[in-house]
Amino acid sequence: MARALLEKGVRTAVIVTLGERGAMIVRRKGDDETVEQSTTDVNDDDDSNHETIMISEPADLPHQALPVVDAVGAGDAFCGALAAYLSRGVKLEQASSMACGVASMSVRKRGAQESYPLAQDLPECLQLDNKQQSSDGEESERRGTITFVTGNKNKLLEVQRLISSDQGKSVPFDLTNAKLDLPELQGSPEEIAREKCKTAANLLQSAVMTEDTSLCFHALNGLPGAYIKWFLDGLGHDGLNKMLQGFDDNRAYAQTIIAFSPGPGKEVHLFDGRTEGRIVPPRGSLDFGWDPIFEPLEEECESGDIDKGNTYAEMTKDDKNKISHRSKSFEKFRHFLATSSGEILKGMNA
Ligand SMILES: O=c1nc[nH]c2c1ncn2[C@H]1C[C@H](O)[C@@H](COP(=O)(O)OP(=O)(O)OP(=O)(O)O)O1
Ligand SMILES: [Mg+2]
Repeated sequence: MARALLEKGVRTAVIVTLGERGAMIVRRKGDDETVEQSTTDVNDDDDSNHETIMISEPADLPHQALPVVDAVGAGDAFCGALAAYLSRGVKLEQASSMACGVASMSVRKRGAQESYPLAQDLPECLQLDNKQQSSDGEESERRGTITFVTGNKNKLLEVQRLISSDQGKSVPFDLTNAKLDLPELQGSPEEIAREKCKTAANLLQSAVMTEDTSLCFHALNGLPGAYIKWFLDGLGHDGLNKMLQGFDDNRAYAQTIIAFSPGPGKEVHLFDGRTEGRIVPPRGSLDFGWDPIFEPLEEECESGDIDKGNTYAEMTKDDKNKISHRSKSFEKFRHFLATSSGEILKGMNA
């Protein structure tokens, strides 16, 4: 089961809790951190790709002498404590062992929340000392979190798919999502993207990514552009087609501008991606915006090695991602994160 989850694309490791026997970490070989704990036992001969590490609570946990009275809430105690230790820079094996210790304390009191120890009640072996945090918090080990602020679930789904197909090119950042529909000023797509990103960073007081997508008709000098949302809502697919009647050019390009800011008041970085196509009568699934009326040009399809002549809405999600405006801008953003991660992490913490 743990291995199946790893094969499905879990990034770091799968942890299985085993009640009084502690927990088990399963991960791909080669993804290891230094194992320093006497509480761990690595077994890497179960198959060639994975290793299993058995974790137990710290041997000097004073509560081991007390009777177990109630297991309610132990799993939540483990997960909460694990998240807290990891977020403070403790390595996975040690954080898991300490989380087993917190869960072990919780089963020695009745109830769920009431059974969780307060920070001041933790015995020494479950407390963080400063030495441990600073030695584990070196630049090469650090990760940052970026919040993708969007009110559009389809954008989020496509970006999540791009990230999960990105294995091997991973960057030291995790993406979370906040569903906010932010105000969008009038102006060029770049100005709109920049201002929206600044607003998001100020609102959330954190590192954020936003994205703005435009659909630009060549015959109309780039309009509706950034205002496509309002045109689509007001006119529908047929109305957008009718706008081009009387012109002999039905070409259009889709453009995504990703905007990234490491925090409130910090510089905004822009990454754009474009895909050229034609506006056609609607064909395919009606799931996402103007996908049914946008047919990418033959050259675009050739460059992604996918079938020609389909609208975005007739393609699989993976094929769309091979050539889409969104994937092109995301690729530039990913490259920026990979090449400037040290500087960005410093900026995020400054
Ligand atoms: O790949 C796409 N395929 C088809 N339609 C798309 C695509 N990407 C955005 N769209 C639609 C959504 C909205 O009608 C407009 C862009 O407006 P845009 O402001 O960027 O999106 P939004 O307001 O829905 O979400 P957000 O909260 O991120 O601003 O084009
Ligand atoms: Mg919007």
